[in-house]
Amino acid sequence: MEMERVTEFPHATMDRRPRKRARLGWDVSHTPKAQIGMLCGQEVGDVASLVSSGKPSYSSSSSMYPKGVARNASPPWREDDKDGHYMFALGENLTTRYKIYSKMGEGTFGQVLECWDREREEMVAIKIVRAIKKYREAAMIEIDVLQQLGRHDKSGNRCVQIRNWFDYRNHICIVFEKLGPSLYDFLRKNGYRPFPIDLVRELGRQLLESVAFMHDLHLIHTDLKPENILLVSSEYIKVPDYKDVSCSKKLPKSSAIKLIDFGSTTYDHQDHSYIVSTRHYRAPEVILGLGWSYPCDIWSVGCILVELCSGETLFQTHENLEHLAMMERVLGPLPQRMLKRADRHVEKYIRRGRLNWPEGAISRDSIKAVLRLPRLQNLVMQQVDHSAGDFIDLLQSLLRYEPSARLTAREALRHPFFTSNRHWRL
Ligand SMILES: Nc1ncnc2c1ncn2[C@@H]1O[C@H](COP(=O)(O)OP(=O)(O)OP(=O)(O)O)[C@@H](O)[C@H]1O
Repeated sequence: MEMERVTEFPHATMDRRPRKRARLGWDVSHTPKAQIGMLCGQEVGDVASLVSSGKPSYSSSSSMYPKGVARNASPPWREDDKDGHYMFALGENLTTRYKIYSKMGEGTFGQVLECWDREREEMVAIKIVRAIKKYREAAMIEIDVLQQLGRHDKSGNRCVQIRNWFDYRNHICIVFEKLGPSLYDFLRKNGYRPFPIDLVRELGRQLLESVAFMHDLHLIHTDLKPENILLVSSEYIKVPDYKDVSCSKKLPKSSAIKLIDFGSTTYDHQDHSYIVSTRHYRAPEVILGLGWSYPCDIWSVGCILVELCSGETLFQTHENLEHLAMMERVLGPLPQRMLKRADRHVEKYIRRGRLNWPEGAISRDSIKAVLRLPRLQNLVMQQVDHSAGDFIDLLQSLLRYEPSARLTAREALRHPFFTSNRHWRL
């Protein structure tokens, strides 16, 4: 098989589809309770101080630096943009230690910049959090979670590693090891071509290992999605695409992945009534307002695995009733027991103990979109030539409606889909 070896995943070739699908719930319905008090003084590396007063905590005047070290000076102070994002230019410094190379990503919380760390002499990814109180507070919770994960993740291969954090011009900055593209970016730049099932198995195994690791620590991620799973390496190879002989497709050279974005991670003893997860990966108990816990992560894993094997988002929707109707189309009817207990905000979606569908649909297009979806078995069979039986069984167990009936991450890792002898090899 002829393979073209390429070293870096091209950041430049962006298409016009959204690069990142925003977690909708965060701005709208819930602000995590800040726990800044417990974090003060817990520093990683050479951290300065945490200032929660809202005042800039880092002096940046270039006149501070003696002659000869001006190249390390910070740029003049600028206003943030209207959303509280830090304004920067490529090639500038971020503190005297880091030099900004490129912008790697953007999310609800802030921007992620690729920077050169002069002290450790390596590239790092720095998340510069928006200078808005609730995001600063959430960032401090993320730092706490990252530090806890780092203490327990001895091999360092489950979750992204935090290297440092500091407060710069009223922006909390979190320094991470630099990783490669997200699984979403990889799929997108590969024309949404599905991954081979043996690679899906390997990615799924690592994903469940990371989730089991978090759950063992009593942490629930709550925002698992392909955007938040990063390949460790940017390297990929090109192989012929047997479905379309005129084209080639990309495959990651290494299947190693890590979880990122612990900005919505919660402890299992916290209040779990608010809306969590990015829409497409949101579990039915979250939509129905029944309260949620570890199983909401497992539901997201089920949706992610389907997406990796088909190349397409399973529940491509922006609306609750349509979302629930899509679930019924793919997975069968929702249990009456769950519908009966639904929160009063979702009562309008339910009539005489069943989903008010298609009567409650907002448009014909919506009804058509639901009808276009295949049953789970058919969806998998269209994509997978071998292992389909085991894969379908695994997915059905991850996507059980009743949260208590869903497999745990550890149970899923013992499923025959993972214990069979097939391995991913390029
Ligand atoms: N360590 C890293 N190495 C490389 N790229 C990264 C790293 N961390 C984050 N990124 C990139 O930056 C993007 C945004 O990061 P992240 O998801 O942590 O931000 P966020 O503001 O919390 O996002 P969200 O809107 O999902 O809450 C990621 O999707 C990824 O593309």
